[in-house]
This record gives sequence, structure tokens and C-alpha cells, in this order.
Amino acid sequence: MAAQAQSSVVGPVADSVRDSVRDQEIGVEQEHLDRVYRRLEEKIHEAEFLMDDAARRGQVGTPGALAERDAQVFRAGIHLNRLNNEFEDFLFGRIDLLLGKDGKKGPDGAYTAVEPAEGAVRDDATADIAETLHIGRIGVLDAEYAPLVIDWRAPAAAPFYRSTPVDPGRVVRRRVIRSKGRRVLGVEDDLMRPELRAFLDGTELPVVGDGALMAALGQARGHTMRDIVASIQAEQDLVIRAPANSVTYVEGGPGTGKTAVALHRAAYLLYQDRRRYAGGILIVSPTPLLVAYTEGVLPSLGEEGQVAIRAIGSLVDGVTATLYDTPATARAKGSSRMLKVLRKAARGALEQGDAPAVLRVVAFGRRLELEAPELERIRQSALGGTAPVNLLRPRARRLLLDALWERSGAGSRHTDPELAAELRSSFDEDVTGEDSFVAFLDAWWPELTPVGVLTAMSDERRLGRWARRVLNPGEVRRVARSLRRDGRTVHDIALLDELEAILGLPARPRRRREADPLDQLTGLEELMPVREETQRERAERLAQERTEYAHVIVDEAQDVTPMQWRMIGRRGRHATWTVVGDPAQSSWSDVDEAAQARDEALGSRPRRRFELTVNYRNPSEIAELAARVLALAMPGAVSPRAVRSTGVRPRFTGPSGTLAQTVRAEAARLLGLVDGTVGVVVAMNRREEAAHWVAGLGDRVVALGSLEAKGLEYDATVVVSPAEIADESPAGLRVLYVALTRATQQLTIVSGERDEPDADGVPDLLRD
Ligand SMILES: Nc1ncnc2c1ncn2[C@@H]1O[C@H](COP(=O)(O)OP(=O)(O)OP(=O)(O)O)[C@@H](O)[C@H]1O
Repeated sequence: MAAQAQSSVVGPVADSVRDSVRDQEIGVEQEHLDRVYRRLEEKIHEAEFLMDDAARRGQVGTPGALAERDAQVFRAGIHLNRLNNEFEDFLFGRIDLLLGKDGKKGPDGAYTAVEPAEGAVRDDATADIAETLHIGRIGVLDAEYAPLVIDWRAPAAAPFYRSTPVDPGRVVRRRVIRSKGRRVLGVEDDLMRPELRAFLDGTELPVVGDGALMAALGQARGHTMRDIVASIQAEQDLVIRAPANSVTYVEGGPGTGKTAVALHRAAYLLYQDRRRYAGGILIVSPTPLLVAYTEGVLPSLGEEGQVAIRAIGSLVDGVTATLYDTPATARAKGSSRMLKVLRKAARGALEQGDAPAVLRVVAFGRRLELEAPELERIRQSALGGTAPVNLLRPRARRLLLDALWERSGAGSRHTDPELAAELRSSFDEDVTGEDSFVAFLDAWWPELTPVGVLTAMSDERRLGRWARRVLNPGEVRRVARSLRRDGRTVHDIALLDELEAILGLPARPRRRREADPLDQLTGLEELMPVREETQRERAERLAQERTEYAHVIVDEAQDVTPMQWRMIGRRGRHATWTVVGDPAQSSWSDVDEAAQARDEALGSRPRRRFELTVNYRNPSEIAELAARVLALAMPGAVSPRAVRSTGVRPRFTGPSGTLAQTVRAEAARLLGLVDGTVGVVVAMNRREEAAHWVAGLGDRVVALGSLEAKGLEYDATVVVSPAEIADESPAGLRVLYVALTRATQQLTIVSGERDEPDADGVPDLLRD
């Protein structure tokens, strides 16, 4: 989509002509930006004046009108504040359009027609520009309600993204404007109808630059992701603006913009239906590193507060997991088989209490006892209920009382039902008032917490019992051992969340009424029984406390395990969804099992599928190398098409000294070659070591494990020992594919002992 140079002059004269056209066009856009700011200031003054005036005259106008004025001042103030402080490039685009098929205008003041009118292009391939629209992060109208700036999410802005030379619609020229605060710094044009000579107010439309996309892609990368609002491509725009009434499912290879698109979609949904999505949008990200990398994008699009970006290890409030299990342990913990184990463990953990074998109470002056077999029968009968285990405690308590009542024989004393009921109620009061009963119940049916059950599962013998015929002995040993470690792993979080659903939040005593001094005097307060919550009260409380979202976006969905899908599913039971992923990058060994769990979480909602096909991150030299690994990892899978090439081929080197020395030297070399960041990617078990290798090289260098590299990108990367990364797990080749696709400019491969490099240093796995 490179712009067409319109002049055929070459050499220094041509350069100076181009520079003067550029300056002139920057001046044109500067004038427009000045108008926009003047208009916004005008609106603020207008609103302030109205407010002052209203305040002077007291209650003039209806209360509603006064409130509207206040709101206007408030909105205008926010706009100006954002423009001045937050948006570096508030105004970023412009399209020049032919006359449309009909003359209808939309609510933003722009014509709605997508296709040009019959006579818009004359027979001699000339045409007049009928409409010019400026696109920005928020919309601004002039005093006559004509659009000065169109919000990028408004329908009228869609041609800015959708128009291509193949299908240009009304767009003749698409311009990206670079500005900082109130100053326009540059412009880049793409011609959508290069065959036309178009005129704007009688002057031929000038074209500046080589196209905005390439300019954006060539920029150095920092530690945070930038928005792509000025250069969203047509296939990406289709996803961003897809209707949200079901599941939007997006697949695409590395660097195709899946994460960027997901973030822009969140901003679009809020713009398009703020009331619906103000209920909250959840973005689930694989790692805290990716959260930190992406969390600035939404504020830069003017959206904050309504969107929660959470790492999958931080989805349960109060626990943040950053530890990783070994692949074999993760495989067991993430599998849906774990559900059976947790259900058994939750019930089994009840038996871990130190309750006496026999329940002894005194009621109606008689000693009553329930022995172990009877107690066990009661427990099993209580557990027959479908409610969560903690919520079955009142049922168990009632069954105990029933059994004691039966033992007491008091039921047969009265035939009159009313008298019998009265007797029963005073019997219950007698029993439940006894300390021995309360203490027994607490020990026999303890209130279980998810953490408590997980801790109980760290005992290998017990876990073996609860996981019989579900996990094999090796899995039992590994899971139990990992649960004995300090700290939670990422995969424990889904187990905790599942346990919370299995256990239910414990019933809480109803809040006592405010202490009445008189009660205290008489001691009555002490005697008032504390009523437990009713089922309905509890259900209401749970509904309030459960965090649910109106839209859930899952990034790197290919890595979400079956147990994690269940956890995420609980947060979006009534939500619409956007799911983005790439099976070829999955670190989960059983792709089909994960797909099945995903389908269960998403239920029967209809899916709309999209595919992104262009790699915007890697130059073709790096993409070609990565494609060799893809061919091994997933024979037949198609790599996305790289959109640019740098002429710099990946570099291969074996350790010339120790591995540490080589990697450090390579990272230092790359620091000298790029302006932005350098990532050193190693196998997970070398994470800590690698941090030492690069210590002191400055904060442009980061060392990270292969699984942590998910979604991230660097100007340059050093991938250390492909064979070690590939051998880490059954999904190792796909993880290596991820590692190889992180660089935007330069890639160095350092071979280790296992790589079997050839004479050129190319490891076995990466040879043609
Ligand atoms: N239309 C675009 N204009 C400019 N830059 C773009 C565009 N689309 C994507 N990019 C850039 O390409 C890079 C890759 O984008 P992103 O991280 O969203 O891809 P991804 O598909 O999520 O990759 P991965 O699967 O490897 O995580 C980012 O730097 C992003 O800003």
C-alpha cells in the first residue's frame, strides 16, 4: 500500500520540492488542529458562561436543564484536559472522499454512503474531493454541528481503516497525521485510487511520504505496547468492529496483531454501547509481563476504569501467582480430570477435622449419643445434597438433630401435632445451646476454605485416595509435592477458584442488631440465638460477591487449560466474548482437550470466526526461520505473511566462552545495533541464571523464560539453545516457535550443548 510519488523529478531538486510539499501539508493540518482546539475552548467558555449565568439568576430553567449545563462544562473540561495532557497524537488521521451515492448524513455529521456516486469520477480519470474527514481519539463538532474530528470508532471513520487500493470505496487519499499536543509534526499518505487525478478546491491533491504502516512498524520498541489506532488494517478492523452478540473468535499467527486488535475492540465496544459494557470488560492475559506491556494501550485510546486486564494467575482476588509448575505437573493440574479430584478432596477434607468418634449431648435431662456408623450415615446423607459443601452444613446440622430427637424417644410422647412441634423446637434449642454440640459440629463439619483443601491435598497418601483411578501415581506424587512448596503456581489459581465454587462461601451469622444498652443491662443480648443466613440470603450475597463481566476477552487463548477455561467461564456466564489465539503457539500439550474445554466454557453461543493473515512484527528474514520450526511443530500449518523485510538475516553463534559470556556479549552487541529493547529468551529452568548473565547491561535488556515470552516483543532477541526450549515439554517445539517470533528487527541464536550446530552454527532444529 505504499504511496505513489506524483512527481517524476529525481535528485536534490525533487527532495526540496517534496520537503516543501510536506511542510505545506503539515501547515494545512496544523491549521485544522488549531481550529479544533479553538472550538474546544469555545465550548468550555460557552458552558462556563451558561453556568455562571444560571447561578446569577438563581433557579432559571428546569433543574434538568441546569444539570445538563453542569454536565456540559464537565465534559468539555475533561476533553480539553485529556487533549492537553494525555493524548500525544489526538488527531491522527484524515480521509479525502469522493461524492457518495446518496446525500444522507449520519449523527456525526458525515455522509454515510460507502460507494461513490455514478458521476463522481469523470471520463478523463479526474475527480473532485467532495468531503474531507479528520479522525481522532474523540469526536468534536463545530458550532454548526459539522464534524471537525470524527471519533475513530464512529461508523464514518470505518473507511479510514477499511479502504484498500483493491476496494477503495469513496476514499481517494488516506493520511496519517503525527502530532504531539497542539503541534503537528508530520504526515504520511497512502493513495487508494492512484489512477485518479483528484482535486480539492481546484488544486490537485498532493501526496506525502511512503505510507504510515511502514513508518509505524519500523519504530523502536519500548517496554510498553503502543496503540495502532492510526494504522489499523482492513482485516483487523473487521474484527474490532464485529457485532458483539456472541463469540468473536480470532485466529492468526505471531505478530498478526491479535493482542492489539483485542485491546482496540474493548475500546470500540465501550464506545458503541457504553451502557451495556460499563458492566465491565475483562481481558485475560497469560502473564503479568504481558499485562504490564499492554495496560497503557486502553488509556491511550481514552478508555480507563471499565476494563480490567488481569493475568490468568491473578484472576482470584487476593492471590497472585507467578511461579510455574514443571510441564508434567502443569499438565495434571490443568487437565479437566482435576475436577473429579477436587470434588472428592472437598468432601474428603471434611473428614480431616478432629471430631470425636461419638457425639454426646444432654437434652431434656437425658444423655444422648450418636456413634460413628450413625454419624457416617448422616454425613453421607447430607452430602447427597447438590449445594456446595459449606452450604450443606445447615442440612447436616438438621440431620444430626433429627437423629438425636429420634434417640430421645420424645416424639412419641405427644400425638397432638402442635404440642409435638413445640416440644421438638424446645428440644432443638436445648441441644444447640450446648457447648458440646457446637464444638462437635465445628469439628465434624468444619468450614472449609479453598486454601485449606489444597493444603490437605499436599499429603500424598490422602491425595492418592481422592485421585484413585483419575491420576496415575506419578501425577499424584508430582501434584502433592508441588502443593507442599511455598507460594502458589499459576495453575493452582484455577484449582482455588474451582474449590471456591465446590465449597461455596461459608455461611455467615446474620449481623446482630445494634446492641441495645437495655439488653446489655439485662444480659438478654447474650441469650439471643444468632440466626444463620437463609439459603436465599446466601444466594443473593454470593451473586453480589461473584465477579462477572459483560464482555470477556481472552488473549493467547491457545494456552488456557481446561481448568482455567472453567475459571474464566464463571466470570462471563452472561457475557459476550472475544477469544484470540494461535494453536501453533500453544504450550498446552493436548490441543484438542483445550479446544473442548474452551467450547464447554463458551457454551452454545454462536461463533463468528476471523483469521488474521499478515505478520506485522517480524521481518521476513526472521519469519522464514520461524516457519521451519512451525513445519516441525505443526506440519501443514501456514505461516502468516511478513509485511516487510530488513535485509538482516538471523545470526547463529555457538558458545565461544561459557554460555553466560556468549549470551552477554550477544546482548551487548545487539544493544549497539537497535534503539529499543533486547530480550534474551531461555528455557524456563534457566530463568534465574539468565538474569545474572545480563545483569548490569541496563534496563533495555530483559532475560525471560520461554513461557514468559508469550505475547511480548523486542527490537532484538537472543534465543538461547533452541534444543533446550524444544525439549522442555511435549509442546516444546511450539514454545520455540513463540521464542523465535519475538523480534521486530534482529535475531541471534546461541547454540548450547544439545543443539548439534553445523559448520555455520545453525542448530539441527533450525536447518532447512
Ligand atoms: N495495523 C497495525 N499498525 C501498526 N502496527 C501494528 C498493526 N498491527 C499490528 N501491529 C504491531 O505488530 C506487533 C504485533 O502485534 P500483536 O502483539 O498484537 O500481535 P499478536 O498477534 O498478538 O502476536 P503474538 O501471537 O505473537 O502474541 C505489535 O508491535 C503491534 O503494534
